Amino acid sequence: MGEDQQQQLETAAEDLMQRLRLKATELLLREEWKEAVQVYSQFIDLCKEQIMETTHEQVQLSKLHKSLCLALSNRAEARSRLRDFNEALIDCEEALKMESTHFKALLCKGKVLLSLNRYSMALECFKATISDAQASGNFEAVNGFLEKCKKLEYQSRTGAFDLSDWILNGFRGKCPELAEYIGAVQIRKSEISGRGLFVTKNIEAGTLLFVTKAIATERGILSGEDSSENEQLVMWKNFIDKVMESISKCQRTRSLITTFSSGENENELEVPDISVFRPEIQESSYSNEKLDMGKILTILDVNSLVEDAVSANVLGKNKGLYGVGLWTLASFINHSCSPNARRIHVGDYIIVHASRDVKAGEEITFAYFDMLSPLEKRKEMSKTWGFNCNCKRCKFEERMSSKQELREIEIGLERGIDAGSAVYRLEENMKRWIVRGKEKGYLRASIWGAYSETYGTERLMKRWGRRIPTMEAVVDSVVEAVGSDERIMKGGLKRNFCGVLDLERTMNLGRGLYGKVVKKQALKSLLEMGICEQS
Ligand SMILES: C[S@@+](CC[C@H](N)C(=O)[O-])C[C@H]1O[C@@H](n2cnc3c(N)ncnc32)[C@H](O)[C@@H]1O
Repeated sequence: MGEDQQQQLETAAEDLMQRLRLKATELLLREEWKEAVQVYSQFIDLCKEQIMETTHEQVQLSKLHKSLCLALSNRAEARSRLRDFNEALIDCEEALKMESTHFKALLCKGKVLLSLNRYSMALECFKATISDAQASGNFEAVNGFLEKCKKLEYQSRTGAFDLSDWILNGFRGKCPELAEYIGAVQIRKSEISGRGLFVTKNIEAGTLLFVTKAIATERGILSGEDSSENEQLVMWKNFIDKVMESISKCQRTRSLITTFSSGENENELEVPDISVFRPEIQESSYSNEKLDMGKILTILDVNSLVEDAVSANVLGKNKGLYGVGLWTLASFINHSCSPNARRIHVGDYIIVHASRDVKAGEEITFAYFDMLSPLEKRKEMSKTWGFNCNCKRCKFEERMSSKQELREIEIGLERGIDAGSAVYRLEENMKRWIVRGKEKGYLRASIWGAYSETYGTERLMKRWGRRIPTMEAVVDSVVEAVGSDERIMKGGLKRNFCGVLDLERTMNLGRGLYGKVVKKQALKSLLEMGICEQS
């Protein structure tokens, strides 16, 4: 090819690149991310072709390298806005290989790592950009990221969370930024079924166990009319789409989901190491296990959580808001009718804490369905969940089910007998059967409604009050057996309740309900809100 011809081709390529660059910048400014990715991709291909041409002078080459770096950083930005974090990171890495201190590439990499909750790696990126940021007038923005990153990195290392200000502020403003955190827990084979989550040291009620961000969530306001079943179906479909999108965009998510149970042959499933759930750990190889649509749907059936189910609190939500989601570590928590943990939902995060004191080596469980009900009712509910409950309490109550008197009390309550007499009869029979300790709490929890009605009704207390244990003693034994529950402490702050729980006991119950992430004053305000809602 002649020199002239060569010159013409180069000029044509330069023109095309210039047009693509302008178009891509415009799309980026207009926040049309998908289209921006497309045009930047054309630009990047062309730029790479040009670099491969050997005829360029050094000056020209270095100009092309600069353009390529910038285009890769901008494409990374657009990809990160589309939550295509993996691809965005690849772009940043490529740009940084060419220019290790490229401001835009470092900044974008930091932001992507922050979105992926890899705080310390993100912190490194922001630190590296700070001197450039000062020079380019971006100091405030970068410093903002740096401070946020430091805070989240500290939280994820120490578990030092505090939701109090937000609560005391009436949940105004955006919900607080949370970090992912894994406390003293590990995954092990469970006696209940398959694998479960276990504590590795003694912990007290309210202790934070873990905080994790949802793989996907879907929320909506249900109308509460006949159509709400349809609305839920639409939400479920949207939720499935979001999970599929997460899987397609993130190999790590895909790999983690393959560790979840689909409900079959649970006892043969592998036990994953807790470290694979730490966001900072970068897996060198991801599972290649087949994950077809059928498998994903069964995994979602078994592991998805409804936000405001029993054992859960949703803080700062609008009334009527219905939410479903999938969270990694929570998917390893088995159900128990004497649970020792509860969850709080804040934005896309799930916060799981102990609802009573737990000993090292004990399995962490929460209630999938109402555990303040008799064995037969619980059996029905567990069937609708697709399993026969295998927890300690069910095993104990199964052994007790031969006692005719117990059945008679439950049937009597269904038929509307006097709640006080049911309580009295259970208490007397427990003495005869020599039921002690936690097991007393199990049986009391089974007819908690009758206890609650008795302690809450002046007439019943006049008649039965002196013949049954005090409310404090019963509350303590039920909480020891099944953990904190809103309904157990309902009377605590209510004025018309015959026995008013003392403040210390109420606050302890509150710790089990909301965890230590809520400090005293905020806890008090939450408890008051809870009691008001229920009365
Ligand atoms: C979210 S997973 C819990 C973790 C699961 N065990 C695993 O190995 O991945 C829910 C499944 O665990 C099993 N499961 C949970 N609680 C149970 C219980 N109390 N009794 C029997 N099976 C239970 C059921 O198969 C249920 O579908």
